[in-house]
Amino acid sequence: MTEEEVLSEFRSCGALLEGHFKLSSGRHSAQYLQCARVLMNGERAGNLARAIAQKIPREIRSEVDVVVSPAMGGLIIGHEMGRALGKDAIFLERPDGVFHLRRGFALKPGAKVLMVEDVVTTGLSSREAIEAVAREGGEVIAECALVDRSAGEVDLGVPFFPLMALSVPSYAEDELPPELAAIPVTKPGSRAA
Ligand SMILES: O=P(O)(O)OC[C@H]1O[C@H](OP(=O)(O)OP(=O)(O)O)[C@H](O)[C@@H]1O
Ligand SMILES: O=C(O)c1cc(=O)[nH]c(=O)[nH]1
Ligand SMILES: [Mg+2]
Repeated sequence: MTEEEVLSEFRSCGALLEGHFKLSSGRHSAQYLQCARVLMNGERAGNLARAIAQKIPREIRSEVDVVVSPAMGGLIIGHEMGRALGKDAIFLERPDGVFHLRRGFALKPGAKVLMVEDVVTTGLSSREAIEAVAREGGEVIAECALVDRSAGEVDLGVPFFPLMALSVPSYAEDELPPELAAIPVTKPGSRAA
């Protein structure tokens, strides 16, 4: 799948939002990629996961023991990636603010993990999830995502394979352009404010 084809999937299901958004990192943006809308169709979610899998070099893919994704955004694409690779897919949650495994999920000591995200902006959530996997006894060998909003700038400390890399501007709270500051802000994600 080309990046233009992926973008047109987002456009066709109303997943490219315009407005004023507070992102997970606390930064603000006039654009938001609502991946849940793209992933609400199972066939499309499966196709996207298989396209991401194709981006991961075979030697890394063959090492993966288990897929781990950070809830909420990573859940559906992580599950589909597990199906694409023929591996189990489990997820991290942060009801108390820190990612950990719940629901009886556990990693075998030294398990090689593919981390799967929906969107990476600053990489903060990914780094927190990678640290959580280490605390749980596993090792993240690579990460993949539907979208890299940093256009390749982000450093996760592991090889990173996004399906689409875009440069989408975001701003610190005290550096908002006046036209953005004039629009009421919404916070679509679930990280506690
Ligand atoms: O690279 P970052 O700057 O960390 O931003 C990307 C993260 O933000 C979103 O999650 P969010 O925390 O909004 O919660 P959600 O997944 O529960 O929607 C998205 O799903 C990524 O996890
Ligand atoms: O950085 C984020 O929180 C973020 C940006 C985006 O475009 N989409 C999303 O789900 N999260
Ligand atoms: Mg998330």
